Parts: sequence; structure tokens; C-alpha cells
Amino acid sequence: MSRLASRLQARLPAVFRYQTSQLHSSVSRAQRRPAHAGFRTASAALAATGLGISLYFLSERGSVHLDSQRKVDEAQAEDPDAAPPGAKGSKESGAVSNKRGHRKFEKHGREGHIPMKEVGMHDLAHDAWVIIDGEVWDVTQFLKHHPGGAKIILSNAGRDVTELYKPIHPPNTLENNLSPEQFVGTIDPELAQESNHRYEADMKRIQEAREGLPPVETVLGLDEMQEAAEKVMSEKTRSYYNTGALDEYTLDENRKAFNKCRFVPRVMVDVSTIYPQTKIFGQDSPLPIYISPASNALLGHPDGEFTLVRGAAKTGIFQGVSAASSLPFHELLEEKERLDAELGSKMNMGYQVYVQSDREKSEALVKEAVEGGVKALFLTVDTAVLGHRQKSLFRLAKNEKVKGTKDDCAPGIRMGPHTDFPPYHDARLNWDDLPRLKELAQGTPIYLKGVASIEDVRLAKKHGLAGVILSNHGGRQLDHTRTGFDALRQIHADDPNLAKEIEIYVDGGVRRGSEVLMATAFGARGVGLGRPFLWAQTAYGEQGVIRTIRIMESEIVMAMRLLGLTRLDQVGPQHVECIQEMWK
Ligand SMILES: Cc1cc2nc3c(=O)[nH]c(=O)nc-3n(C[C@H](O)[C@H](O)[C@H](O)COP(=O)(O)O)c2cc1C
Repeated sequence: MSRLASRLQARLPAVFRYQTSQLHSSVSRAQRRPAHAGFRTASAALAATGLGISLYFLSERGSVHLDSQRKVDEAQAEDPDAAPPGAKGSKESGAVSNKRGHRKFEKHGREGHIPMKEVGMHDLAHDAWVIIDGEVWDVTQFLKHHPGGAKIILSNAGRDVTELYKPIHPPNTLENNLSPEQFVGTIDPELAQESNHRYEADMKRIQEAREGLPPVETVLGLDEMQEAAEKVMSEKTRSYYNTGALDEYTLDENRKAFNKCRFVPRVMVDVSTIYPQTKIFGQDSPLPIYISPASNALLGHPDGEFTLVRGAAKTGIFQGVSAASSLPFHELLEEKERLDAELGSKMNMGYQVYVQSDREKSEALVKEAVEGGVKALFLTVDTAVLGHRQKSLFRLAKNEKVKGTKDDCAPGIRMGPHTDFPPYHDARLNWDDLPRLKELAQGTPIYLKGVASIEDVRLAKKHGLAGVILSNHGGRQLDHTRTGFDALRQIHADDPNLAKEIEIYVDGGVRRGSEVLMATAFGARGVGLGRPFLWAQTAYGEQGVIRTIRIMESEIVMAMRLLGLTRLDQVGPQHVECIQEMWK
């Protein structure tokens, strides 16, 4: 470890040491990284990684409704740059020495501390400030680029949000998303400490809980992995990972869907040798499962998505990387390349695409993924707008939910069309956009993720896509949507050959190897698991990911033996019977 790293480590309160256990590797990473990478210097990486300071607004949060009866009209909300003349919060210029020393803002920010009262006045769509770790940032322009929507920022604008951001930040989010001009200044350090203390106390509790976890090899099922994860999750993390949309009927149904079916085993078959191998997204896979893209791994574990890349690479499992990952994609690619060289194999990585309103940004990300050699692109199509996860408690200091804005109480009704554009997800996405995506994909197979209807499967086939993933986004989007497994069964019933003409995958609520077999019986090529891998990495990092795969492997192999199967292509609808749907 470098001298600088040791010094920083020694100065940090004990509670940060767990977070900084990766300091050394982060520094080496930063040193290895090309000059264009997020951090220009290792000390910058140190400063940001070590202190855990972040401006990462939770992705996948809250829908956006920016029409305002206050001073902000729709155009301003759409384009927060279009603030009216004389808007509050015009910045004074002046020299500010930044305490972390890795940002040099000579022309911007102000002398002296900014009174909290003044920060509190900047809580509007066209004028939004937040405090992060004692620093005041103007996030007005960032509102429309935030993957989690503007609302979460707006409902916390004018406040100290350190506690909300710190546990989930990617190290270079500030540098990547905000310019020096957006740094406004600092608040009195004593005031900043309060939120830090709460954060520290939570981290200390988590660290102690982590030390008390049973050895990873004693975890026997994914339910036990979830139990272990819940012990070491902050309330915010649990809330983010576990909740679904509205009343969570779909979330609940995802799990219950498999309970409608029973196996019909065959006996007297030699099952001494089993082959659970298959092809997933065109690649050889040891098992018919993959890591479904899920955002914000850093919320659960300080190594974030690295745990998933490492676990997948070391077991040969296909990993779908989320567009809303907490770590920058190029870092995950670098880690993949490092592991490929170390293990002498090629890891199977896919990239999940969110089409943003800022199409240029989306295109750049797709190009980066394709040039980085991903094996598949997953175009998520069930997020025209983010589902409303009403039960999600993004607690701040006290028992506060993420609030609506005052605008949400504005009087008046709208008789015309609702044409709000959510700032991040592009609600205009449609089939006509596929040719451009295909052009960018340069032959990388594209899979539509978030499909429920047989008609959309047929359209995907007609548009020459490689396949579809039947999914309801883990019950986080439209509540009461049918489950992926139910959709699969119905599609199989309506057109048994369709799964032979286009690859069909399924996800949602899968927690047992036997359930994977039920899905393959109805034609699914593979099954995605979302939360189980988030829980696994939260509890045990990379080891948890590997253990989860091993558990699934043993359950799949055992179910195959007990069903009288030696290879996956032998399983079929004759091995499963399901109760009739009540609405049929
Ligand atoms: C916390 C969380 C974050 C997610 N983030 C994404 C995402 O960024 N992109 C995406 O396409 N799907 C995302 N998903 C959906 C998963 O890919 C997957 O469809 C779902 O989790 C499967 O259900 P399961 O969690 O019951 O296994 C997310 C799911 C969860 C629980």
C-alpha cells in the first residue's frame, strides 16, 4: 500500500476501514487505468474511494412529474437550464480550496461557509442544490440526466443528502457527472458532521453484523443467503433491493408462480452422470442460469459489481451488467480482462441497455460495450417510466419516505394528453429504433428484456432479434403484470414451436434449481436471477456469488436426477403439470 494510502487509512475513523479495505486495489486500478479514465491520479482515487463520498442518486427510483404550478413551467422543468432571469441561487465567484484537494475550483464557489438557510432556498426544479459531505453542489442541470429520475433529487433539494448518497456511490460519480462550475461551496463542518455520524453508526453496525455471519459454506439455500444479507444490509439497501411496485402483487406472484406446478418424474433411469450444461445467449454455460442485470451492487457491498464479475468469471456463468451499475462499465470491463488473462478463459458478459432521452449518451454506452467485446446486449423495454415503488423507504435522518414535491399537490386537472418525458428513460422508444441499435451492435445479438406478451415475442422475431427475456423486472414496474413463468407457460400453450424459432429466457422469483427446470421444461433456454445475486454479494462478496451458483448447481443436478434426466434437452412439458389458471 502506498504511503499516501496508509496515511489516509490511519486518519480515517475505524468505521471507514472496512470500506477502505479495497483502497489498495482501487489505487492499483487507478494507476493501471489509461489517462482518460475517471480519476486522473491515484490520489484522487484514494480520496474519493476512501472517504466514500458520493453523488449517486439512486437509480430506478420514483417516476417523474415535473409540471409545476410554482414558478417552474414545463419547459423549465424539461430543461432546467431555462431558469427564469433573476432565479434564486445565482453563484458568487471566489476561490475555494477544496478539502479533498482533488478538485481545483479556482473560479467557482465562494469564500466562507454557506448558511444552511440559504442552501434550503435552492429546492426547485430550476434551482436545486444539495449538500454532500459538507460540500454544496448545484445539481439543477444534472436532474434530467439522473437514472433514478429527478424526483428523488427534487424531494431532497436544499438539504444535506450525505447519508442518502454515501453508501451507494461509485467512486468517481462526482467527477463523471458534475463539472467544477457546479460546485457552490462548503457549509460549516460542524453541521456536516451530524449526517456523517449517523452514517458511521450504521456502517459500524453493519461491520459488526458482517463479522458475526456464519461461514459462507454453511449457507444451504438462497433463502439462507437472503437471511444472511438482511443482517448486513442497511435499511435503505433492504428497501431498495427488496421492494416492488405499488402493492407488490407481482413481486409476490413471481415467487408463487412455480407453486402452481408439480413435477411428474420418470424412474428407472441411469442418472449416475448428469450434464446440466447448455448454451446461454449463444455461449457455452455450465448451467441454465445467469446473473440478471441489477443496479447498485455497491449499496450492498463495498466491492460493488466487481463481486459479480469475479463470481461469474470464476464459475463460467453469464453475467448481464446493468446500465445502472454503481461502478463505471469500463472498470468492470477492465476487471473482466484481468480475470480472462488470469484464468485463461473468456468470461461471458452481456450489457443491459437503457435507452435514455439523451440518445447520444446511450449510443456511446452501447458502442463502449460492443467494442469491449460483450457477448449480448439486453435492451430493457419495460421501463418507459420507472415503476412507483411506494413501499420503498429511502430513509434520511428520521422516518421519512421519499417525499413527493410540493408540486404534486398543485390544484388543477389535465384534460389533454400526458406528454411528460421522463428525463432519463426515453418513453418514445419503439420498434423503429431497432435498426439503429442493430447498426451499433455490429452483430452482437440483441435480446429484449421485459417482454410479457406472445405478440411481442413474435415481433422480436420478425425484427430479427436473437431473443426475448420474459420478465416483469422483478415486480418493480407494473404491478399485476403476469409473471415471466406464467407468460412462458402461456406462450408454450399457444405456440409450442415459438421457443424453437427464437430464444426465450425468463426471470423473476426463481430461487430453487427445481424451478429452473420447470422453466426449461416449457422451452426457456435459461433463467435469470436478480435479487439472489445482490443478496449474495451483499453478505459475502465474491464468495457469496460463487456459493449461490454452487447451490443452484447442486439443486439443478439433484432435480435432474430425481426427474430421471441426464441432459437438459430431455426435459419437457411432460415432466410438469400445472393447475389451470383461475381466469381460464
Ligand atoms: C434492485 C434491483 C435492481 C434492478 N436493476 C435493473 C437494471 O438496472 N436493469 C434491468 O434491466 N433490470 C433490473 N432489475 C431487474 C432484474 O434484472 C430482474 O429482471 C429481476 O430482478 C428478476 O427478479 P428476481 O429479483 O426475483 O430474480 C433490477 C432488479 C432489482 C431487484
